[in-house]
Amino acid sequence: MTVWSKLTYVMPDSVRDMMESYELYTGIQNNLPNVLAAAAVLYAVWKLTNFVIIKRKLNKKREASKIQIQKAKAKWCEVVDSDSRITLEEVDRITSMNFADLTKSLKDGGLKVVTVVRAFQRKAAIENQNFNFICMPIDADDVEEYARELDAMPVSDRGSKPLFGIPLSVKENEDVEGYCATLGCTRRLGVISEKNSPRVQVLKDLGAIPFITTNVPQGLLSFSCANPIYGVTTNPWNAKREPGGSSGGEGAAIGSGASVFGLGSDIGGSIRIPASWNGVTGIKPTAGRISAVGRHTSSPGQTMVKATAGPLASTVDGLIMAMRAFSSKQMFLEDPSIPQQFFNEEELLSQRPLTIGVYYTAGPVEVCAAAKRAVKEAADVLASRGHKIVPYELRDAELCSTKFFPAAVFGDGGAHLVNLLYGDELSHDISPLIKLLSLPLLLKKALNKIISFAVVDYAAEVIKKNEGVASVNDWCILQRELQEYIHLVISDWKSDGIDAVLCPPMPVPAMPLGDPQLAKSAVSYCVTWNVLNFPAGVVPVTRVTSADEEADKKNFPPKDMFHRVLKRGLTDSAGLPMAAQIVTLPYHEELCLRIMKELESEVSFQPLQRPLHT
Ligand SMILES: CCCCCCCCCCCCCCCCCC(=O)NCCO
Repeated sequence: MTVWSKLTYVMPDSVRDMMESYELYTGIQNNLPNVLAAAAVLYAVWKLTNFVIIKRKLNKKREASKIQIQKAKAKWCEVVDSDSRITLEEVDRITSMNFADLTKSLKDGGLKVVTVVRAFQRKAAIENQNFNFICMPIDADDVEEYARELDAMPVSDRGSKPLFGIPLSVKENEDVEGYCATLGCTRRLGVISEKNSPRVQVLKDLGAIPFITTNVPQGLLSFSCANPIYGVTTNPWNAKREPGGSSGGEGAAIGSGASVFGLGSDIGGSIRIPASWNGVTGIKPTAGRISAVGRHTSSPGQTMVKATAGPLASTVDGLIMAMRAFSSKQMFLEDPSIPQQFFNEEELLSQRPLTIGVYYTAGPVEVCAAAKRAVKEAADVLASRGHKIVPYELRDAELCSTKFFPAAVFGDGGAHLVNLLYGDELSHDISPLIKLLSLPLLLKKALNKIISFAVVDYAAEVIKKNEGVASVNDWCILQRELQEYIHLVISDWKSDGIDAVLCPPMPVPAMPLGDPQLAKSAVSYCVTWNVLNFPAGVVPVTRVTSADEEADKKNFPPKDMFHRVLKRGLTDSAGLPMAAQIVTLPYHEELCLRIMKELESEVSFQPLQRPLHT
């Protein structure tokens, strides 16, 4: 039976009769291959035309918005930078204060809120010209109004606002009333947030003043920081380097001194990578402890490996303040769907000596000399404070990054991300991924077969996950395996008496611009703790030295194409900041912060100084 006769067999009689009466039946039957080819061509032409129309529409929309955005930013920069009410000396003095001193001076009235806010606005306006971390400045009049309202508050009442007058930068994927959360995607331009996310609202209620939104990579699934709407953000320690991502705008804003306190999010290192690469602190909390309402991601609905919001700050004090705010009565009122776990002050202040497991490398990704030295220095500091440092080996370390993470994040075969970016201009770092995810399943399968011969095993294993999970049953099996794995790791910690783990957050310092897309495997040291859902924070410890660079020239193994990219980026890296990562059991952020604070107080890391007044 031919295909055509099968078709006619299932056709309703009336249709068959009609076709026969027009002599189509025999015509089509005789020319079936040509008819099928013509249908395929028609379908392709229709798809292509549709794509071109959508692309044109999106281009028009983006270009129009870009002009508006640039105009608004230029006006804001001009106004704040020509503000004669604050001198550059004052800007330098205020923006270089540490978080604790700044908070204290604001609360006791030593510094006026309007002065502090103007200082950070002016610093941000100037540094943004160098590193392009701002998406949108928050309306200067609104900021001034809230600052004045706070200044009018009697000093004796300010205790109810722990973040009294602290300027807050906000990653662009958070809802801020009246602004867009585009994630760098044109389709989301013009979608104005109707209210603040619970996190922004609570921080604001507690006295913080949102003053800028900050840049992200397109779609958030990258540790570069570029998109076709807001452009490329660079690293303030070296503008030829990446600031990390996806909270890269936060990293660059805080790293350059234009902000001291910011809000980011993390599903695979997006808080910890920019914090490490810009010499600032950051913590990825346990997903589920912090409200997820009003925060946008590239895989909404995917709950196997969850993204979470979290803070970045110039020092650990800022992170503590943020975590207190996120575990406060106000927060539980804003979002009653999160568990009421109040901030555990006792755990933060405890002096109990701890057992801290340490590792320098895990899985197939090698670590550079400075990254190992940062962890070693951190271990020595913590040992000198009376903690017991023991070697730690994470069981089946590569499972997290080669299996669970990509399988979860691409469980839908990338469908959401592909739809979000359909017809959009793609930024360089996400383009290959989107093109791969857009292929029909059969083609993906064929290509993955070829790739498995062409690239190293662990990468092929990751790339294969672009197919998505085959069935609900497979998804459930994966979820079950992950739950078992998490519980095995927790029992290892318990039986070895481990309170925390110390390890590198990234194998290398800030990479040259454009390199992350060629070495995505670098995220494996962060991804592990997203998959396990353990809180993890980073503290800057040291800077790359020329001795580190020399050592890597000799010893860093260029064992495959990814390692060759990592290695080439180590040239001229001297001076860049290096951090250590601290991890604790789920829902023990307070213990993580305690260790981070101890570490911070002992290391001699100096934040970047970029005085404006010369
Ligand atoms: C042992 C080799 C492992 C390789 C693992 C790599 C997985 C590749 C998957 C694609 C790359 C994803 C980069 C993630 C960057 C950070 C994303 C993030 O946290 N976004 C925040 C969302 O709120």
